[in-house]
Amino acid sequence: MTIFVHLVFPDDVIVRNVPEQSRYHGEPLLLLFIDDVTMRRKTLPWRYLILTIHLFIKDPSGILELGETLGQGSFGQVYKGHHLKTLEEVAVKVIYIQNQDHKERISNEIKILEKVSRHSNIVSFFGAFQPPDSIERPVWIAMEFCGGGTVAELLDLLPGRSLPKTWISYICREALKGLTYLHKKRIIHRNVKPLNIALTEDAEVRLIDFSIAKKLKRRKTCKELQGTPHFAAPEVWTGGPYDFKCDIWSLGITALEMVKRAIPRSYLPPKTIGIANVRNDPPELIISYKWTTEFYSFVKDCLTKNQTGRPKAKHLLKNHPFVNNIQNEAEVREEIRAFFLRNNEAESKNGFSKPREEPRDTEKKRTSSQILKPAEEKQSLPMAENMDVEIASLVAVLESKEENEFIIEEKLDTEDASLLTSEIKNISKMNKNKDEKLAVEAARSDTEEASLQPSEGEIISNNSEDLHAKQDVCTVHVQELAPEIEQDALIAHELTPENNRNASINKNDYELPQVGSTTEEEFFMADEFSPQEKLKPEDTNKEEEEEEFFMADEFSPQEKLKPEDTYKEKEEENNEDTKEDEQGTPTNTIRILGVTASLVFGLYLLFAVVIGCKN
Ligand SMILES: Nc1ncnc2c1ncn2[C@@H]1O[C@H](COP(=O)(O)OP(=O)(O)OP(=O)(O)O)[C@@H](O)[C@H]1O
Repeated sequence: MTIFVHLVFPDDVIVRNVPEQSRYHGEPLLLLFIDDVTMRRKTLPWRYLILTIHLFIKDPSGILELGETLGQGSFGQVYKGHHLKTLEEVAVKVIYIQNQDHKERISNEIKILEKVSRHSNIVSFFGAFQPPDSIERPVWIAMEFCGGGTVAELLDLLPGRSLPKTWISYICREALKGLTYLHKKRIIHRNVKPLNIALTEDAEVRLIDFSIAKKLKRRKTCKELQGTPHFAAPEVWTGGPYDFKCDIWSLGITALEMVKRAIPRSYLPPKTIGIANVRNDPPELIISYKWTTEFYSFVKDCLTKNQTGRPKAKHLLKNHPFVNNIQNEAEVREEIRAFFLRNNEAESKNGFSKPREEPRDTEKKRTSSQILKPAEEKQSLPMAENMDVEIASLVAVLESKEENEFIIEEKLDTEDASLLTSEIKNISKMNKNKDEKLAVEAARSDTEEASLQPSEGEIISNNSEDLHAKQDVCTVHVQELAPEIEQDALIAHELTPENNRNASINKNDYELPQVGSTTEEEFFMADEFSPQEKLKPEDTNKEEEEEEFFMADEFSPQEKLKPEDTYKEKEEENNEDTKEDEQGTPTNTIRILGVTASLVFGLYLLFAVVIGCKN
């Protein structure tokens, strides 16, 4: 651990271009730099530094003030806040630790954020406060505030339409940059989805939420069932081994959601989606439009079922035309920025932006009803008095863009349908039984049991083997029943896209299909990595060197050493060591003899001179 102590006077920390009221005023500060995490971005202003230092050494409640809720996580809430002294806006995740496992998960999140957050496509981390009695008091994680909200929120702001193609390719490309960096550092995000891709007010894209991210050791893979059901890759469902490529699958689903405005196969309940994704063809979009060729191939590549054939983030970034050749990036960013600006103005005019929970609730209802009754929803748009004219006009402009005028259909194949039907039957039976239970109580238990028996042609088990065996008797006419199924499923599960977005995989809830699973050994066999991609021992050494390089960078960007330099330096040091080793004791002995001889000779001369003078 490196500790520097600096005495900083207020004038030192005033940054140019910062409004007067945001400037730091006050007494000199004794700053304590501990493992200088603030140096992660070269452009990082001093005020961030002060904020970070504060967070590291004090209880944040007197340093940061929390405001509106930005979002709800599984174990805590994310608030918009500001640093009391600098007025810097921040996002603060406040989490109450539930148990030891949870504590480790949070520590893992902080550790990973610390390590990767200086990349421009990953949310900046300012610091965390972990009280010693963390069961009683919450952990605070302070991050950069992403004022544009998440991609999920962006979709909700554009009712009835997909995002423009240029926006999608820009967002995908930026997310891929973040993923490439993470993967290079051997970290899997494991929860890529629209809710975890955020935008700053300046339309910069940031990956957020590293709560289930995992750092893989060299040549190690993952087996844990982790993620959001509808976004999890087939290899995650089969219990692995899986690696970084599961993030690419999730990005493919995210890209589809950006076009469809609904999660692919969202009609399938989380319990069933795993089976569907493992057994069926990957979800796809049946659309016919000119720009879709590139998009279609991008999604197809991301959603390659076999992880072996699925491209890595860096390869997509480099080679795929959907993301590697964005011509008018400045324009795209300007469009998004302008959209945020108009939206903020509209929000402040209508006064419905704060607190945020309420509109999000409305959005939730709106989104689910959109799926249930698209026709009615269309009539009720645009959101009556709440919808600002300006947003409405922008939406109109976007809608009128030719490239957005395509028809979207969801393909519901027979197997999906059979899974869904069986699931719905299960649920409705369970619901029926529950009602009966309430009404007639225990005396009716026999009847209930009887009603659970399958009638002819019905499938009641969601066990994958059973389903497979019995799917022939399923008499669902896919196209006819699809909307009905969807509606039933939504009602039965209260399954809204919002729920699917927020859901997380709980291992105990699922029967895992073991179809197509690979052994760890097989995973590393030739197929997994194409010959050029195979991890050579030198590569892994290089990766470790790079990691050392990044660590060094975290301490001081000015003293940045290139990996080759580090390597050279190490080599030189080694060479010197070896030389000494080779020469060993004889060299030292000769040196000592030489010094002794010179001393004796010197003394002799001195003696001779003194004697000479006397005589
Ligand atoms: N830096 C940020 N800026 C703005 N909003 C944010 C930021 N971080 C999080 N949010 C909002 O808070 C929500 C929840 O955050 P996050 O996903 O990090 O919490 P979580 O507890 O890890 O959630 P999960 O249940 O997915 O594990 C996000 O979806 C987003 O709406």
